[in-house]
This record gives sequence, structure tokens and C-alpha cells, in this order.
Amino acid sequence: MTTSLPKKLIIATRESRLAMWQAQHVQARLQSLYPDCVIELLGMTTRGDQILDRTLSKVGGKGLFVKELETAMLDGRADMAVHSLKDMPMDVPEGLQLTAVLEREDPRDAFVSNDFAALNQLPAGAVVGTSSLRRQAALMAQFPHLNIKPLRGNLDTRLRKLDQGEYAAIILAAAGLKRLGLPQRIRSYIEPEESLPSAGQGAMAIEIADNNPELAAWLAPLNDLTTAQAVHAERAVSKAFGGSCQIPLAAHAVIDGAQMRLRAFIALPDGTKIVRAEASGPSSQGAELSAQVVKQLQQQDAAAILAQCLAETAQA
Ligand SMILES: NCc1[nH]cc(CCC(=O)O)c1CC(=O)O
Repeated sequence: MTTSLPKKLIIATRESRLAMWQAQHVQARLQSLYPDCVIELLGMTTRGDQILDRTLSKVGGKGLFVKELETAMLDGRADMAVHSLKDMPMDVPEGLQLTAVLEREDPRDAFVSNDFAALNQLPAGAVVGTSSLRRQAALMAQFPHLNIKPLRGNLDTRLRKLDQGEYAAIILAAAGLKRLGLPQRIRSYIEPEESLPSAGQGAMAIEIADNNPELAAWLAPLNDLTTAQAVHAERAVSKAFGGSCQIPLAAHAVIDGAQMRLRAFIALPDGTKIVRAEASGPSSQGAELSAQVVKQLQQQDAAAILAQCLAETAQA
């Protein structure tokens, strides 16, 4: 390394408690690696945080949570942004790159309720909150008697809506609850067999300008190779189908030793059709495994499901 680290680094972040926790985590990790550098947070409100009355799939999806942060980097107001990888569009805009992917937290979905212990305890007609089409499809396929209702807002808002009695239960990512020190809100974990996680769930990524290889090298120690391999394979599957949250799509890789097992599904939002695919092999061959999974999904007419999903969102 020939260049020295800048004296100051600014991390752009959303201002939700989870986003702040994640940015502070990166700040602390960098501070201990580089004690002489001043590392500051730049909190920002994104369109995704402002629009709370419509489901994400209807207002434009993932990009809503990241655009303001990306503009800050392109304008030179921030050096990097910390994101939940799950919220990152599959195509990173021109001029930017995802650099480090941090070690993954629990990738599972969590069942959260004040009155019930698990999904299979819910009575017919019970109102379950989630705005994720993926969670909705997985739930409706197994528990068609449940009444799935939209649930938006940051984690605290969603928990408050549960506590106010609007829902019998809600489904959240376990990772967010654990990071915020709320693991006691998790009544049970929903295993991948029941609700396969979405690409990148539980992982955080750092985004920087793509003309800054020095900064990328300084951030490289934060990259967790196993997580990076898993999430790259997952995101490749998602990307092959447009990578939006307007379709119920799951892609989840588990790495054990040097072996990766990659699973995915694509579904109709009401869960009446779910096609699944799976591939296993060396974890260094993630691109090949995701190509196999994509091919298996295509052979089961994923294109027709995709077309039907997009037609439904266009109508809604
Ligand atoms: N879509 C919002 C979002 N983005 C990241 C997380 C949780 C943390 C993670 O998956 O890394 C959540 C909340 C949720 O899905 O319950």
C-alpha cells in the first residue's frame, strides 16, 4: 500500500435504528483498525423511509432506500455507505461499487407475536403482517387459512403496530431484531424449509465510489469471504429474474466447509404456485451454482410466473 488512509472518513447511513446500528458497527470496526482516522456518520432520510403508506413493490422497490446515500457519495459528501444487502438493487449504479460484505447475522425469518408461539399455532383468519411478497407466498402456500396484511415501516414501527393489536403476528428478519437487542421478541424461527430467505438477508455491505481502489483496499479486512461467496451466488439468482421486490423470489446459500448449497424459489404472490431449485458444489463455484439454479427455475416455467407477477403489480 503506497497511499495513506485519509484523515477523515464519512459513512452515509439511513437514520432508522437498524441502519444506525449497522453504520456504527462499521465505524467501530474501522476505528479499531485505523485508530488515527476520524470516522463520522452522515445520517440521511431516504424516499423509502418517507413513503410508509404503500407497499414497497408498488412504489418502486429497493432503490428507494439507497439513492440518497449514493448521491452523497457521488457528490463527495460521503466516502462510503453502509446498507442491508437485502435492500440493495442487483445493479449498482455507474460510478459506484459494493466492496466489503460483512459477516452475516442469522439469515432466517422470525415469527413475532404476543399471543402465539409459532406459525402453526395461528387460528384460521389470523392477521399476519408482512409486506414481503416472498414471505407472503411462502406463508400462503403452507397456511392458506391465514390473512396476510401489509406491514411497512422500520422495525420499531412494525413492532408497535403488532403491540397495538393490528396483527396476530408479524414476520421480520431475525437479523434486525438481534442487532437491535430485541431477540426476546422472536417467538420462533422460521426455518429456510418453511420460508426461504431473500438474497442477502442478514448481511451488510459497504458501497464506495468505484474510482477509489485505495479505499477499497483499506476496507478489505472487513470483508467476510464466506458471506461474500454466499450472497454473490444469491444475488446472481435474483438478478437473473430482474432483482426487484415485485416478485416473490427467494435465494439462499449455506456454506459448510468448502461446500455451498444454494436454494431458490420463485412464486405467485398468493402462494398457489411455487417452483423450487437447488444446487450444491464447491463454494468457490457460486456463479456456476447460481446458473444451475436459474436454469432449473426456467425449466419450470419461471418466465410465466414472472410475467404474471409483473402483470398483477401493474394492475394494483
Ligand atoms: N426490507 C427491510 C429490511 N432490510 C433489512 C432488514 C433486516 C436485516 C437484514 O436482513 O439484514 C429488514 C427488515 C426485515 O426484513 O424484517
